Amino acid sequence: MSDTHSATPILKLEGVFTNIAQYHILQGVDLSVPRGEVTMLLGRNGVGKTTTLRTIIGHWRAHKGRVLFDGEDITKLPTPAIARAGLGFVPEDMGIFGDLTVEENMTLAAVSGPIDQARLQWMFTVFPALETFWKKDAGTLSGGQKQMLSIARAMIEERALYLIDEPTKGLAPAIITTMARAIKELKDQGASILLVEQNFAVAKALGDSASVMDDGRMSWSGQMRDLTQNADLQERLMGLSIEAH
Ligand SMILES: Nc1ncnc2c1ncn2[C@@H]1O[C@H](COP(=O)(O)OP(=O)(O)OP(=O)(O)O)[C@@H](O)[C@H]1O
Repeated sequence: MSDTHSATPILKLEGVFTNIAQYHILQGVDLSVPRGEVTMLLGRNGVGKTTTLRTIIGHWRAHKGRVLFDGEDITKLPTPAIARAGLGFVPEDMGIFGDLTVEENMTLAAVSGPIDQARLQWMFTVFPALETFWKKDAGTLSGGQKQMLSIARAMIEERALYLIDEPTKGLAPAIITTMARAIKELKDQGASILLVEQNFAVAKALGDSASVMDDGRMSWSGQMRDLTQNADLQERLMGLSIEAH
């Protein structure tokens, strides 16, 4: 890998505009996700974080601007092609099948073939509950276990970049710790991660860099530590919506 390659961000958004119905939701989003890092996507409720992730993965279409993955323009690719190119997505609503077992949910998530058993064993060390409830219907799991399954489905095949939308939302502290550890392990394996997270303690623990959105565009980008060390900046950028632990 050349120095030039490693310096290229794994993901770049250039002036992305996305409309939902008649609403102009993204209004010129610029975003750079460095390779091998956890990049936090932060901001108040309703500023466009989920829409940004959904535009990257192709659920919504940018009508202006470009999405570059590993230097390739993926703006107009269909979602399955974007996933095959190396992007994993964990939606906020989890996207699991309640009337299928944990095993069936995982099997369906491994789109390129049978589940890699070594990777599955690793997954069980990260999320032991999945092994315990392997034969149970996903619909009977607790909220935290469902969230673990949702992340495990995205992680079961190796991807260069994972987009993860509010994985700790509504979860108990012990499960939040498990989630944070899983994301850290993904990064340690060399993946890049773009993470939407409202829990500031988690953002602080995991984030290398951060981009803050306001009203459909980026209002600040920089190192996470520069944000954590500056309470005035946090207040100005994110106001009271952030849970400042
Ligand atoms: N399907 C939709 N139809 C109409 N408006 C939508 C739809 N999805 C999102 N929006 C609107 O787009 C704006 C941005 O929503 P988005 O979910 O991207 O924000 P967010 O920053 O992720 O917020 P949150 O933190 O609350 O999840 C909001 O005003 C929202 O109401």
